[in-house]
Amino acid sequence: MLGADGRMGSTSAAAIEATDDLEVVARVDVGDELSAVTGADAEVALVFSPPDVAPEQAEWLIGQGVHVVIGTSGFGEERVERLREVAAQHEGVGVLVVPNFSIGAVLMMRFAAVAAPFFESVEVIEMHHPGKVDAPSGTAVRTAELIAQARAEAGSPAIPDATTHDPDGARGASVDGISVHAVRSRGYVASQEVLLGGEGEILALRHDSSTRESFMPGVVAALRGVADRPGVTVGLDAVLGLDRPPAPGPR
Ligand SMILES: NC(=O)C1=CN([C@@H]2O[C@H](COP(=O)(O)OP(=O)(O)OC[C@H]3O[C@@H](n4cnc5c(N)ncnc54)[C@H](OP(=O)(O)O)[C@@H]3O)[C@@H](O)[C@H]2O)C=CC1
Ligand SMILES: O=C(O)C1=N[C@H](C(=O)O)C[C@H](O)C1
Repeated sequence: MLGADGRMGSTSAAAIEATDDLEVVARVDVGDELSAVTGADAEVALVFSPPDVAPEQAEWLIGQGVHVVIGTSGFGEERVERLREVAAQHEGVGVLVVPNFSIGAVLMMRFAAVAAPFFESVEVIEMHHPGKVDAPSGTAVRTAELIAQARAEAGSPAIPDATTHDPDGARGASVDGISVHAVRSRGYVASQEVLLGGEGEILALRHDSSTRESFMPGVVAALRGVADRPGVTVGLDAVLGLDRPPAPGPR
């Protein structure tokens, strides 16, 4: 466990200890040696250390043959590509990069990508607790990447926007051409809304995590599944079976 004393580290440790098949064998926080992980013969490292240190730590662990589940935000396409290069040199090591462990958030991202080509306009608004150090959130970045990819594959036209004067960045960050807005306020844990606009209609896809327990089923599933997936996998979809066609349901 990296970032063991933090908000996600401590909540995850409790969830892991509550299972019958997983146990925390090493806890690494600021100032601790990473070699505690290999010293304890950990099979999997769960990374919740801050975004400025997590990439280097993850690469070192892959090099040691440890499977890695990365929960830390900020692993965009460039960092993931670097992980792929490192993992390619260490056959059999599984790396899961999970922008959001909550099942609802995973589905919200998927629904947003499905809906995006059907609307002229799409924007992402994320809301988080004021203790979060990075903006926009990793979930928002991943959502924007998936939306942009879906629109590119569908041949969607550019999103209409007449703005020519925005000296203070009020239109938000542009991630792959999708506007992303970040709110930091007491009262939130992690929320996101994807607004999709067409002529005379708005579809709002909203997800709220009100406690960190919402991430725990995903954390446990990722820890159980990572060793079966050599190489780098982004997102929890494959672990949850969302990459398979749906089973027939009630009609
Ligand atoms: N994928 C997901 O579903 C989720 C991802 N996250 C992401 O997880 C990350 C952590 O979030 P959160 O737990 O809220 O953050 P916290 O700040 O609460 O926890 C991070 C912990 O890491 C410690 N730390 C600092 N440097 C190191 C180091 N070199 N090695 C190991 N640990 C170190 C910090 O210590 P100190 O405070 O003393 O610096 C702190 O205890 C963020 O990137 C966040 O976005 C969060 C929630 C869900
Ligand atoms: O810092 C957080 O709290 C969260 N970080 C992740 C992110 O950046 O998307 C996941 C979730 O939104 C909570």
